[in-house]
Amino acid sequence: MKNLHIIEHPLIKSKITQIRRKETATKMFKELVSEISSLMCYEITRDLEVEEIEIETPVQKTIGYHIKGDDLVLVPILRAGLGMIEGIQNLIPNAKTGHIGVYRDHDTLQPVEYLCKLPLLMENRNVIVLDPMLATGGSAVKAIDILKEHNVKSIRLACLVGCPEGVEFLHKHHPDVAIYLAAMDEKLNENGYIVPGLGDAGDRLFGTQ
Ligand SMILES: O=P(O)(O)OC[C@H]1O[C@H](OP(=O)(O)OP(=O)(O)O)[C@H](O)[C@@H]1O
Ligand SMILES: O=c1cc[nH]c(=O)[nH]1
Ligand SMILES: [Mg+2]
Repeated sequence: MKNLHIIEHPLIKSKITQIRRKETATKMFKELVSEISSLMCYEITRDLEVEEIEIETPVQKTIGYHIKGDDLVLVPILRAGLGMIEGIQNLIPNAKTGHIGVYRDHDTLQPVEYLCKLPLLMENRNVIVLDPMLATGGSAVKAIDILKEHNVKSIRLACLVGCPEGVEFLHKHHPDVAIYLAAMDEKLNENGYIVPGLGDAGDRLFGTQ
């Protein structure tokens, strides 16, 4: 499917398996989410622009490369997206961070926005939206709607676990947004949870259940 990247790697597969396990507790869950995000970052940033710079090695001058990381804005969808920030920021320390708070209403499954705090200048930025779960896709579509109002240059969406329903909904509303997943699961259940999934990512990250 166009604009869908399922990142296949043995390290990602085994770490996703560990976060799926119901006995994986908060500390380990958090560390694994961060590690998977770092591994995904390699693929998500594959076509990032670099600038040539002249440097000097101990031997001679040469041309090196510099990531224009300050063009990049990471936007975690609160709460659970926060778990993906550290792993990516460790690799791109000069990326900026904006926050969008959206929760999914338990009964209607509709996204509810409660916070939006973005860097002052968003125009022409390349944005990576972070959220471990792409379920109905409602939360991601809402966050991307908000970002598009700011005339950003490009948007990528990185999620750990997705499902066909969420991918389809996202593609329908934002066909220009590339989706990166570490795993594509089977479906949504009657409560809107991804099957087999990993449960409620926010609760598992923050120990709130
Ligand atoms: O694709 P959707 O059907 O919109 O579901 C996915 C959303 O649900 C979860 O957030 P939740 O509403 O549980 O908020 P939380 O992160 O604060 O726990 C998850 O982190 C996504 O943001
Ligand atoms: O399976 C799901 C679906 C939505 N949100 C989650 O955290 N998990
Ligand atoms: Mg939650």
